[in-house]
Amino acid sequence: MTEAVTLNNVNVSLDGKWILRNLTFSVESGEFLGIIGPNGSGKTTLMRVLLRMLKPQEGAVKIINASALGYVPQSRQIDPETPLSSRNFVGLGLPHKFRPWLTRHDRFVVEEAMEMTNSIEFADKPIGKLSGGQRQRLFLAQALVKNPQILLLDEPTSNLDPGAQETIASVVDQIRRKRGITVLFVSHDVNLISRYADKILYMTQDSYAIGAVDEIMQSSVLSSLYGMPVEVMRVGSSLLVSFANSKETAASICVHSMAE
Ligand SMILES: Nc1ncnc2c1ncn2[C@@H]1O[C@H](COP(=O)(O)OP(=O)(O)OP(=O)(O)O)[C@@H](O)[C@H]1O
Repeated sequence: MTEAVTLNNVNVSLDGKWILRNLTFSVESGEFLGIIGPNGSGKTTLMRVLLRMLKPQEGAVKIINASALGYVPQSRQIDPETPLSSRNFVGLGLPHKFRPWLTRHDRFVVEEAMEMTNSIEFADKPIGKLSGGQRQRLFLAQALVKNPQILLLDEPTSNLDPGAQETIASVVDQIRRKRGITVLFVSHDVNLISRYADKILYMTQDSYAIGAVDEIMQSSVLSSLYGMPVEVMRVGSSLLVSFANSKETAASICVHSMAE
């Protein structure tokens, strides 16, 4: 297997504070890596390092083909009056500047990306009139028209309802299987990500662990990551994470995504 992304002893400090310490891991080509962890643990900082927006003070980052990175941001509001159709919005992702006279190949690439993300049905609708989930599928389609080998997604499902979250994650997974794309997907929802990820990178402020979902989602691993007793339970098909030292008993047992 080829390694698509390799980090070796990466250290990043921002404003005099170490955000990433000795981060070492690799992602194989075609693999789906879920990245989870509490607020402020450095997930977005890691994305910025991979996107070359941030240079680590120490360590090496190797990306199989840095020009073939696709990026999907967090869900955000768009002015409802934005006079841009969904199809033209996706076209903005083409490697050259958007022109009204797209070539036949450009149009094919845009249609294909919209089909892969189930966006054809609203192709002619203005982007301001879409739901959050539909909009995120367009951001995904916009990233796909660049024909990426590696797809970075930074909480693309935040603020979406559970059905829309599942759709995004499952569409991403279908695309990576079809195109052999490597996926690095940041999420707060361990249950969502566990259904699709081959491996999980679990980050906390001070440490991290990487491995298969079942290896990482263990009481012993999370207790050592958080530096306090943490219990991981499986209830049906869901993972529940409980922080034993939590001051609020009522909130101490909850689905991990809600604990953040
Ligand atoms: N430009 C910056 N300058 C200084 N500190 C920063 C900067 N960007 C982020 N930080 C700090 O770095 C830490 C990690 O932030 P980051 O956004 O990477 O975390 P995160 O895991 O993505 O969090 P969240 O889940 O809330 O999005 C935080 O303490 C944050 O305040």
